[in-house]
Amino acid sequence: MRSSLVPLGPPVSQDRVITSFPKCYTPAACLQLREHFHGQVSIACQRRSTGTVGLRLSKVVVVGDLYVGKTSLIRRFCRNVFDRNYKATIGVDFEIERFEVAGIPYSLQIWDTAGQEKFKCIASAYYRGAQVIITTFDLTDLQTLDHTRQWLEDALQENEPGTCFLFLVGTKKDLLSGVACEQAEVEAVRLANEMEAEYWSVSAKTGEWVRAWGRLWQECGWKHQPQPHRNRKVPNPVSTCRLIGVTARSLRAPCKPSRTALQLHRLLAAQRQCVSWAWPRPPGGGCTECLHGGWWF
Ligand SMILES: Nc1nc2c(ncn2[C@@H]2O[C@H](COP(=O)(O)OP(=O)(O)OP(=O)(O)O)[C@@H](O)[C@H]2O)c(=O)[nH]1
Repeated sequence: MRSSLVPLGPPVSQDRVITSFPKCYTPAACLQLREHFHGQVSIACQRRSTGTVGLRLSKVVVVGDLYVGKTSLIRRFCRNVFDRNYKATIGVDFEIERFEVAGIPYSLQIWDTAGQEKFKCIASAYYRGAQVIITTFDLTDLQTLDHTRQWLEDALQENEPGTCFLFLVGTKKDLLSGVACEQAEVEAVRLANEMEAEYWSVSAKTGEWVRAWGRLWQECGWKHQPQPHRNRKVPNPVSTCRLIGVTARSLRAPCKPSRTALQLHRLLAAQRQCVSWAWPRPPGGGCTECLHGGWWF
């Protein structure tokens, strides 16, 4: 049978081609000790029998207090830049990154949420449908570590239990001496174990660990594609999304959906495809529920 993978867009850059698992930051708080893909995954990739997985994307949500460095981390990972000037995130922002994992094209939708309390209700509307939740804190300000429990709880509330891969990430590693960093990490690793999250210390300024950490994201995201969806037979999800061309807003979004949006929403729900769409729509489309889309390449 022919593969359902459609080559879309230009090939990904070499540093986005993943052939093996990167190492963890510390075995004391690591959720993935394997060095290779699961045998079944490798075989499925070789045979190109992964269904439409290559056309989908996974959703990563980054949460944490204001000023801890969420935006900086994402910018370093996606664009390899660092800006010392602080510009608060208003509500949410996102990036799309393309990868190739074991020969299969794959995209990550990375949602950067605002840490400021006044934007929390907007940002929380985008927690839904995440495969990876990254809870961040500032290694130089351990009060922000205390707040990570609450951030994680809020993000998990919007997702089905056991469906998200969790990370706890300490930022601004460059600002601490080796000893001070180790001290902060002891507490963070303890908390990561309680949360059942994987721990990483990173610096967006120097780029230290950011790349390895980012590589891990997408593998986890890829492995955590919603299972029912992988197996569900959808006649032509890409063309369906293209045909629509109008965005239905998430029912959980703070703004009221328009009539057209609601009609589309019902139509999609009736077709048992997309139940909830994010607002504002990412440039490539994308459903917060099933992550269907086809425009982002
Ligand atoms: N030295 C150092 N500074 C950093 C690092 N990461 C971020 N910063 C600085 O910390 C400040 C806040 O960074 P942001 O990335 O804007 O923080 P944020 O968490 O996105 O903030 P909100 O959008 O308000 O939630 C900025 O001035 C950054 O330059 C880092 O790794 N090292």
